[in-house]
Amino acid sequence: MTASASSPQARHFALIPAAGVGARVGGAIPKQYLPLAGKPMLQYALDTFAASTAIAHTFLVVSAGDGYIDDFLATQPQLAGKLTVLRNGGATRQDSVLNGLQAIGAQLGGDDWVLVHDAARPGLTAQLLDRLIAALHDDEVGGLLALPVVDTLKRSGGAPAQRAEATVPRDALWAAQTPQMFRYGLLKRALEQAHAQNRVGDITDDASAVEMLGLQPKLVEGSPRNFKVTLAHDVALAELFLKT
Ligand SMILES: Nc1ccn([C@@H]2O[C@H](COP(=O)(O)OP(=O)(O)OP(=O)(O)O)[C@@H](O)[C@H]2O)c(=O)n1
Ligand SMILES: C[C@](O)(CO)[C@H](O)COP(=O)(O)O
Repeated sequence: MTASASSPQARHFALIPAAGVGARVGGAIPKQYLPLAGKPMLQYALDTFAASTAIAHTFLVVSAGDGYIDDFLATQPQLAGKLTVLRNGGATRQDSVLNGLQAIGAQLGGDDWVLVHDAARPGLTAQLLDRLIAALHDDEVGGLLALPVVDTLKRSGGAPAQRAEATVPRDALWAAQTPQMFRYGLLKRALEQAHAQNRVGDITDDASAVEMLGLQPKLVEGSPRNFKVTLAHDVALAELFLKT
């Protein structure tokens, strides 16, 4: 398929890496299965993508040894036909994303869009999803939801620990969120190249790999409610957002 940047044939697919263990939250089960305001965390993102007419299909990447996914799926009849589960998660988020991309190659064209979204961001709304897709529909590179940094940023030096060495100008800084939306062919190439160059350890999101190709992903304004549940206290905060 050789669609141009604004090709009407290009479809949108969601890819959700959910093969993490949630070590920083520290719960008894992987955080994506924690109940939040009455639903497992993972269900929020899946329902948002399933409800969107812009999304052709969703792929979920879990680890091969995931002991929760089958029970979870049994409670989600609304997702039938809209979701494919890939049981090939990797050691890091980027490994899971690349494993997922490699597994779905037969079903996607190189110009189809892939929206990679953390299972650990249950606050994604239909409005944010639509904003991202609209902002990028004719973009040559792709991009991501992100928020301008508002705090004053301190860089700590070496020893002694927790001493501010300098204040970092925040003017041009954004905090990356997900979804991160790129053409299938470009994103797969970017992650494969990062692996081949042993640079995958340097990247914590999909856009970083695209930046390593010399490209500049577009920053599309996200929302505080789309924050990532990372630490134990984030669980209660997510529940507050999700109840409103
Ligand atoms: N090997 C991994 C690690 C993470 N993820 C996914 O990537 C997203 C963002 O990662 P993060 O918040 O770091 O999740 P965890 O790795 O589970 O958390 P922690 O680092 O605290 O263990 C999550 O949806 C997580 O499930 C993944 O698919 N495969
Ligand atoms: C992809 C991401 O959520 C963007 O903020 C983030 O980089 C994931 O990083 P983490 O190290 O897994 O928290």
